[in-house]
Amino acid sequence: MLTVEEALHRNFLKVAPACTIREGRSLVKNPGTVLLVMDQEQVSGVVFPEKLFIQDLDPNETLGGIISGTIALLPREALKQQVLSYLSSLCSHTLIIMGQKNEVLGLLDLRLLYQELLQRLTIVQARLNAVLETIDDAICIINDQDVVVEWNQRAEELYNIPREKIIGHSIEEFFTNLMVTRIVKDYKAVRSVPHQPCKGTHVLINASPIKNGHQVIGAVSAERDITEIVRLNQKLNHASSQVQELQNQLTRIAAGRNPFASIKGHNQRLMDLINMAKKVAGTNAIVLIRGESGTGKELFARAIHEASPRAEKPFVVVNCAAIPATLFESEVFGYEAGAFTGANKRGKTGVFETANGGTLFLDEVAELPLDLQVKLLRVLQNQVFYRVGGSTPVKIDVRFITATHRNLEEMLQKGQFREDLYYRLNVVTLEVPPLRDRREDIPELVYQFIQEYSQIYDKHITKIEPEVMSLLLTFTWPGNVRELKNVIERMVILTEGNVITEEFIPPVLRKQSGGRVLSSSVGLVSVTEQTERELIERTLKQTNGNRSQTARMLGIPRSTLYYKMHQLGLLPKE
Ligand SMILES: Nc1ncnc2c1ncn2[C@@H]1O[C@H](COP(=O)(O)OP(=O)(O)OP(=O)(O)O)[C@@H](O)[C@H]1O
Repeated sequence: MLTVEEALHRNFLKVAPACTIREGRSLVKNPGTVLLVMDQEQVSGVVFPEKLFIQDLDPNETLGGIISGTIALLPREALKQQVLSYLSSLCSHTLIIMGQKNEVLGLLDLRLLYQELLQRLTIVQARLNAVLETIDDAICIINDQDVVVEWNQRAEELYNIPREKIIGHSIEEFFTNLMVTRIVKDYKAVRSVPHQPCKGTHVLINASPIKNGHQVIGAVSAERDITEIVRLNQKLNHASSQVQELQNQLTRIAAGRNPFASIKGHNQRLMDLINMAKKVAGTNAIVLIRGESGTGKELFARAIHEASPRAEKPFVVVNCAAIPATLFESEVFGYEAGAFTGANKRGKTGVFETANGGTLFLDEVAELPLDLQVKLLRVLQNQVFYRVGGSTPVKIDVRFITATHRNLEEMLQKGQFREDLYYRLNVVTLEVPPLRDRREDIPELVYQFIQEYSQIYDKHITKIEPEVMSLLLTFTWPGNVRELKNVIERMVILTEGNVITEEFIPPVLRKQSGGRVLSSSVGLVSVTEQTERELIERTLKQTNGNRSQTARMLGIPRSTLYYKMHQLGLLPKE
């Protein structure tokens, strides 16, 4: 607030009472100068410049006629005080502030004071306007009667209400459900409150009461338009649910695809096996899958499950060799609450129950100890079991697929595998051939794995040097398809260009080949072409040239067979 000192008017000149109007006029060089008439060091009155320049005055007259004598003297202590406290006395006086030695320090005059206050008010208003128009928020200020006193441009834009229309009106004429009016009543500021002042507009509000001392004289609200954010968020939600729907559709489509398509290769034994697996998939028969490690036994088990009516239900894998015998029962059968020391207090669901309704794949089933073999047999026969520590039978509906790389017959003879379980498991047996017995599948598998890993490692590999392919074809593959897959992964990682070259052949393959590499310059595409040609020719031979049957056996539509035969030049010339 303005103090006396700040408002003090110091532009004055002392003149004697004998000073004439002409002399006075010549002394006043600018319109702010006030003449102070002094009679022997006593202030007898003041002359304001506008009075001095009234036209009809006689210039030879003294200042006495236009003097304003209603003055009062104030001690200098008044300087620090608020000027408003002197406002009432100013109505009739010009206050002259006297110094310690009775010298005049300046004067306070109502007229001059109003000018000063007005100027200051204009500056404050200008600053306020600048702030209001600089801020990105919509600002609304109301008084304690809810009448709008400030409304900035952002508010005009946000609500499409011009200032002239709203200022001076009650805000409730324009909005209902208002936050800012509540502030006036509640006296409490709010921060970042989401609000919907009208349909289709979303804002975040900061609002505070305006206080004059303890009295609330209005409220100010700053509203940040978040309509766009809300709209984008709604769009995002919509898009997410669309993505979800598409994902569901994809899953449904994927469910409709051939689950056996992931098993690559066209070796006749493999094809027969796939046909058999397809037939057995629709039943609940126990399947025993035999074959060396890494030949694709789990791949078959999964495909059978996916092609079965249980496809939507869980496919649970238990590696019997990986679970210690002591934990096997609790893992597989689960246990009741408090069944044994150290057990989870709430009990545990075993894999039999987890797989309920679906398929349980017991890998490495021959590794089960004899006592557990008996228990498994019982479950296989009755589909009923008891949890560890439990006395209530638990009924399940599980399809069992088992697998082993062991020679079960030899184990039978040695008494390591129970005969009754052997016959129970041996209902449908699929014998997956090792990779060395189906070398013709190697190019197709190589091509498949290159594609898979190129995608994973973001490479663009399109070729494999024939020397590398010939090594892959001649290697004995003790680890079967898994080993081949690992070798390809390694080569894809190491290859920088788009051709897998000799330098990336793993040492183990080099060793076996004794450094021998074949040479011919064909790319992967031609190797695949050659394999396709051989396959189609061989199958046509088997079916005595029956193309429909050939297409069926190869698992491709007739049109694709024609197309491929045409491309490979296998169609007889017309
Ligand atoms: N015919 C095939 N086509 C494509 N990938 C295959 C094929 N056979 C095996 N694979 C791949 O080789 C790897 C090993 O296969 P899988 O785990 O099914 O073998 P397994 O016989 O069950 O092995 P183990 O006896 O060691 O459990 C997997 O990554 C699998 O996807």
